[in-house]
Amino acid sequence: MCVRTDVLTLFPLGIQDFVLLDSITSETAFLDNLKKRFNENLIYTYIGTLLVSVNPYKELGIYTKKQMENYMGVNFFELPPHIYALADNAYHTMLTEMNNHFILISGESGAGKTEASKRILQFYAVSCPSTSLLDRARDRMLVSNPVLEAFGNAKTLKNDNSSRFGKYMDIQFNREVEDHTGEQSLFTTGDVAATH
Ligand SMILES: Nc1ncnc2c1ncn2[C@@H]1O[C@H](COP(=O)(O)OP(=O)(O)OP(=O)(O)O)[C@@H](O)[C@H]1O
Repeated sequence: MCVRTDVLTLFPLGIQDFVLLDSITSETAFLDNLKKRFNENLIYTYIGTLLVSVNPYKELGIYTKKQMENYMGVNFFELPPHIYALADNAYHTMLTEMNNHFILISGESGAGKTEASKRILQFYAVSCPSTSLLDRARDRMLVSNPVLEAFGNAKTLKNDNSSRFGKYMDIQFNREVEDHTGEQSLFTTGDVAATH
């Protein structure tokens, strides 16, 4: 199939945005592209402004402070796909449109949802304006994770540290564009008793 050949031959690192695939309905082309990028340790791929992430189950050195700085205030499509680009885009769109924005993270157990939410929080902790009061609020949100995990996580067949609850995180910014307060709500998943 020509799409598959194109991806494999013309783009050695795969295509970084699925909308550029000739056949966007071809599952084979989709998976081939993901696999090709994954083999090059490129775990992120866009579908327009959506971000597809594949769990590498290893440290790739892609969450450094330098990487954060690279993505701060940069046009969404200017740099290779990254969770930091998504976080930065949501933040700056909120500033320009002056309305609320959601980042919805979904995937099967062990896909990397919790890790992704932590990376987004860390990005905001570094990229947003800072005062000692705000730093304290941010630190609390970041360090609350192990506490929540201690009570709400369990080992399952798919994930050694599986969250047995859903998480709703609300980060509010004031008019001076400092992150003002943070709030987390938890809701249980249906199979909360299915521990291993
Ligand atoms: N981006 C990443 N880089 C490196 N390792 C990762 C990454 N994302 C996830 N992992 C690894 O995979 C494990 C499972 O990820 P995580 O707990 O985030 O999955 P989850 O989707 O939240 O699962 P569940 O729904 O079961 O809670 C993590 O403990 C971590 O070791």
